[in-house]
Amino acid sequence: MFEKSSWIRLPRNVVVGHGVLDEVVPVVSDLHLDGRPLLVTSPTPRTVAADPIAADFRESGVDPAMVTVETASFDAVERVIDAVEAEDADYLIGVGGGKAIDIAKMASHHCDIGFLSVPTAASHDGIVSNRGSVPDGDTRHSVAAEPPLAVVADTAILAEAPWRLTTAGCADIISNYTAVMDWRLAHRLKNVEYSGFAGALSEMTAEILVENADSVRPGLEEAAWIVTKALVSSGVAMSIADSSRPASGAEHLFSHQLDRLAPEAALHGHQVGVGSIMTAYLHGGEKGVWLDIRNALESIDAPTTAAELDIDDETVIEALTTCHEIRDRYTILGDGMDEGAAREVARETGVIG
Ligand SMILES: NC(=O)C1=CN([C@@H]2O[C@H](COP(=O)(O)OP(=O)(O)OC[C@H]3O[C@@H](n4cnc5c(N)ncnc54)[C@H](O)[C@@H]3O)[C@@H](O)[C@H]2O)C=CC1
Ligand SMILES: O=C(CO)COP(=O)(O)O
Ligand SMILES: [Zn+2]
Repeated sequence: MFEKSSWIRLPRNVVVGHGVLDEVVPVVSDLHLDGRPLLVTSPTPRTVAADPIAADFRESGVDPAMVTVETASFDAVERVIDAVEAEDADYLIGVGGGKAIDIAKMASHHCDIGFLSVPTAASHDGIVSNRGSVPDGDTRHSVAAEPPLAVVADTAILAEAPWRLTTAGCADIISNYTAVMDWRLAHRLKNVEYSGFAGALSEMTAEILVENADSVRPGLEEAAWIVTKALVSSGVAMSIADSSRPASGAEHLFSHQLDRLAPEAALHGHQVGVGSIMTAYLHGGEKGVWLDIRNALESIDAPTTAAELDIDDETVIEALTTCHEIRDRYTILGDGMDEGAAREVARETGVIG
């Protein structure tokens, strides 16, 4: 008897384009959301987007509340949950980079209230996903979270953000290639549930981005448009899978370990990009996929070496040999890399000197 069932939860409105920040209030009205919003943001995104959104709400007769967060942590999620209660908020709007949006979506899941996603940087593919990513001691959780009811992505703001944030978003997408390789491997070896639709969407998203790499150039608002579309598409793949598997494999474990060993050294997207070069090599160096990934990263000015990440070679080796312990997710790293083998892959791919 067939007994499978699943919920795929996706945003109802995805509004992307020049100047659409002005449309947050109309989007809220279109969703029939009533009451008081709580804006969850961080310092720069507050000035760039959250303050103007709050002014638009006040003009429409709604008094919004605001909370500023700095890090992706369970403490920050708790602070937002407390603010929902204290401010009597009815729904949340995450305004900022990946961390502010993750915190807002996890708090909204806990409080069982709606959430809107307003990215101010095209730096990560958590804009739409129904997952939150939180470091916790030696480990890193991929937490179930509320997918946004709507996304409002203003390409004028995204194009004005520092260019490195956009190249980080591109690298987060390019890393989908190895994330899907790991997912299929885990399916074949460990019978991990695999979704062909989510896997294909994730890979196709990376392919379309790479095909359009010539238009991903600083100063071009079209670049923000192309990258944001890809980030949304990748997030949809995660929501279809109800897992971050389509977009997070061993390259993400490597990045999460770097976050512990060299905090704040480099952006999430840049770290996963470098990780992806090495894990593609492990998946079958002779086929040269790792070179395609490295060339794709180079073509959009994303880092391809430890030095460009501003992380020393020994930290890269430590991360490679220990990151399989970060979480229970089977990948090409299996039960861990030998140190000599780690040095070889890092040297062969040019990641370390
Ligand atoms: N839940 C999910 O599915 C996913 C979650 N993530 C998570 O997202 C985080 C990475 O996201 P990032 O955006 O790279 O980090 P982030 O949120 O720390 O943002 C990076 C920096 O850019 C600043 N920024 C944002 N917009 C700006 C603007 N317009 N102008 C100037 N500065 C601006 C932020 O204030 C911050 O200082 C990680 O914690 C990662 O685990 C990443 C991918 C998927
Ligand atoms: O960053 C992600 C996808 O790009 C997802 O993060 P996790 O590795 O925490 O699931
Ligand atoms: Zn990522």
